[in-house]
Amino acid sequence: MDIVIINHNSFTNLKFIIIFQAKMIKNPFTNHSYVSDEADVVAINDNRHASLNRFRRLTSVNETDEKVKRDPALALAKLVEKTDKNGVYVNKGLVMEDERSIQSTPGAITPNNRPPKIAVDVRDVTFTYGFGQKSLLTLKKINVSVPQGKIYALLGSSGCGKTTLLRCVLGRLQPQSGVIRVFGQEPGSEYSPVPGPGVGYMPQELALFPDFTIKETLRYFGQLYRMSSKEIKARTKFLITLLHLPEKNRLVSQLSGGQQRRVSLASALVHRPPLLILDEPTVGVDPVLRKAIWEHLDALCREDGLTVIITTHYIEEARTAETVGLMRFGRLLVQSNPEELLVRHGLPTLEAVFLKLCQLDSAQIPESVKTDAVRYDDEKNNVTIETKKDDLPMVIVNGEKGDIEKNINNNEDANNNIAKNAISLAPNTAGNLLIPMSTSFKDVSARATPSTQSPRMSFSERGSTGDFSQLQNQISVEGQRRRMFDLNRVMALFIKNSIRLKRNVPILLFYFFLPSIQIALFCICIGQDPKNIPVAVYNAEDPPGLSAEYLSFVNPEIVVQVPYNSLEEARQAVVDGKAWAALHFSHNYSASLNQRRIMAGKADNATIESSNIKLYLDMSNQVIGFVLLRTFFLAFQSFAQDYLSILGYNPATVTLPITIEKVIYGTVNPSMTEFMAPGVIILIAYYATTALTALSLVLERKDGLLERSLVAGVNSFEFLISHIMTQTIVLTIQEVFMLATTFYIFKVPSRGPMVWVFSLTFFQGLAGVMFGLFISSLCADEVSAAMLGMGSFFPTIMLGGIFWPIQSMPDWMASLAAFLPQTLPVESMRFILSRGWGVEFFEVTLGFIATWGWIIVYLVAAAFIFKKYT
Ligand SMILES: Nc1ncnc2c1ncn2[C@@H]1O[C@H](COP(=O)(O)OP(=O)(O)OP(=O)(O)O)[C@@H](O)[C@H]1O
Repeated sequence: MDIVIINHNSFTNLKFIIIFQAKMIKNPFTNHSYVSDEADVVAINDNRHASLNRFRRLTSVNETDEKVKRDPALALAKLVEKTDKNGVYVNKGLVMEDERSIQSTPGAITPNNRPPKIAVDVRDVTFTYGFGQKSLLTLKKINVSVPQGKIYALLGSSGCGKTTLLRCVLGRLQPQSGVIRVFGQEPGSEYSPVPGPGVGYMPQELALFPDFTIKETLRYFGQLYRMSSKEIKARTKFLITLLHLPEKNRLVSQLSGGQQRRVSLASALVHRPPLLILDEPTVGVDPVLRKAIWEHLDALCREDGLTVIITTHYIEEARTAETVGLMRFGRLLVQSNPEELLVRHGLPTLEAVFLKLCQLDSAQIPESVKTDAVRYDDEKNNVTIETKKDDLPMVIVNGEKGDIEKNINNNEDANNNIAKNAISLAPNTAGNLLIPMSTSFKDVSARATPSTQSPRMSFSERGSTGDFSQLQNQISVEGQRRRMFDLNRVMALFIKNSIRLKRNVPILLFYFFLPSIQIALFCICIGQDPKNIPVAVYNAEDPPGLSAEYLSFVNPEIVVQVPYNSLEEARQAVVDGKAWAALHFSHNYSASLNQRRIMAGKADNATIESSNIKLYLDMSNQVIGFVLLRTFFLAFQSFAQDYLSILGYNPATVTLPITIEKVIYGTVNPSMTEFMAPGVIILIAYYATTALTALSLVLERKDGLLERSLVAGVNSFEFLISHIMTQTIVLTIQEVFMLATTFYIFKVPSRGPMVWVFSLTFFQGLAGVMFGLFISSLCADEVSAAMLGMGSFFPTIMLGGIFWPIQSMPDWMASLAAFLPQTLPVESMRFILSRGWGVEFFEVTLGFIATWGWIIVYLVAAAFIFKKYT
């Protein structure tokens, strides 16, 4: 257990902290060798005697042992005994004691100057990105206290962890260790207003919908905070005037960069949050506007009690803040009032102070991270800073290089004689730091940069993190408790999604008609017989008799007959790719054919040979090859039947001795379109919605819009529900158009009830929406989402039985394929369309079961991953 004793020095009115380790204490006020930078118990010391007395009073409240009352060491030990591990007893007891007994002491804590409540209290927070070897320790035991109603500016070089810290405060990241309290509650906990109406957040990215107007933007955020339309209107009017925004119906995408940032700020302010977190709000903003923003924040703090945490790269503008905290490499080097920092370090600018502190810190930084030198000259203030890295400076103050230590000491000496025993390192009430002066300059830097420690305030210095119930009542959270599902928020998200869709009419129409266009393309281009296939014909019969008769039966739509003068030429035409086949009739074709008919089984081979039509096929394209074969066979059958009937024979004698009776299902001669249509309908329904859902969500995540909505209190479940709602409407319209195109325009035959066709298609579309949600919860960008979508598309086509029956696959592959989202539904659809079955047939029901199985699997997986990632 460690003890902090705060010593209020009346001479300089500066407040210092001396830190003691309880277990080592013999005489706590005379021996500074007990210094530690850890503290859990707090006592206040105005001067040595007063402090001893107070100690006695404090510890003897219920103390009967006279020995303990007389001996400060025993008293202190008793104090420790009575204190819980957070030092709460002492904190409370001390404040009460102070109020009664130290009012007359200059600089002491009195009811009038009692430390403010701590709105945001960050204690010993450590955060690491990633795991194992790739992990990045980003926050190292950070301690930050933000008093209520004040501005706290968080400064530091790029990548030092500012945004990470803010995201921890917002409850968006969970620290691995340490405690964060915002208005006394852990962010994200059941009763915490953060994330939610307790905070307004302006992220570093713009995080605005470019296709929204200013009015729509503020309405969206207002609705997320459950504000009424009237309130939103009034706030919009007020914020537009306050932040000099353009007319409310202007699109965000048409505003200048500065105007867009002000809209972003307005979005954070719309619900009058008690805490405002601004991540670099002034980047890219002109100096006049920067000043105006700071003045406005200052005014809000004073008038409305707003608490602000702001990060900025413009160090000097942070002078308006009550407290500045300097972060470096994941540690907080110092937090203090800016003016006090300037006085303490005797430097004219905050920038110079921070560069100096960085130099002290850099003594601990390994050479490996240092890069080329740069030079900083502040001629006006006669300060030159040379850096080895942009934030690892050597400072030359007033022309004297390397004179920092002297400068510090002189400054401290001039200010107070206690500085002989202490220089700044541990935080005072405003956050400055003290350690014993006996420590050398090097020791100072060593102490200033403890490997994982940061300046730390005791409870009484931090102020009270106590009762914020009044404030919480002001925040318009119904019932205070965090809700798993809030219909208002879902509706706000749904309206937002709808506006986004509506704003881009061509894209919306494209989405509505995309499946219809695809199915129309399928019906037009796939499954029909090839047409106008050139065939080289060499007819050696002169004059042509039955050969010409036969050729007249060949379907002229399919075959274009091109006459050639020799067999070689005709064959060469095929070899050259000018024809898909060559037909050859012998010079005595008609005579041989008649002879063959008459002789029947007694015809010799020569007769049979010369009565045959010789066909030379190019089978490089099987479909064309088979179509030609079928065409020539059918032509011969028709020709033979015709010829025999002319001769007075029964034409049926030339048909195959198999009679095809009326088919039980389907048609005798079905087209490929009929076979493929069920699969294609299912495939299009599924992937049209997948693409839309996955992309819209991924884009929202990427632009920081999702983060902002989540900070506004939206949870991942509500987010998913709102997208399912929007996509379901789009899906319904898509399905109606697609099925109308399939069955009413292209007349693809359907023998089953349309209700089951529509239901199965709709549910497959829904499964596609869930798959889109699943993809977007997994993928951080459009490229990986597209890759995943494409990656799943091809196995589905190959294994789904869409273009080829699964019965042709090896058994094990067919069993595997049955588990894909489309395989069984495609079969079901085929049964409905070609057999006219309904759900009373188990084979059809199976398709519905598989579809719903996948809907549930994707939804649960998406919700799980989405929650984990968000
Ligand atoms: N999601 C993440 N995964 C892994 N590392 C991250 C992630 N976000 C940030 N980091 C890393 O954590 C460190 C701190 O990042 P952070 O954004 O908090 O810095 P910052 O101080 O806000 O920087 P800047 O001023 O440039 O915005 C950086 O090294 C950064 O690369």
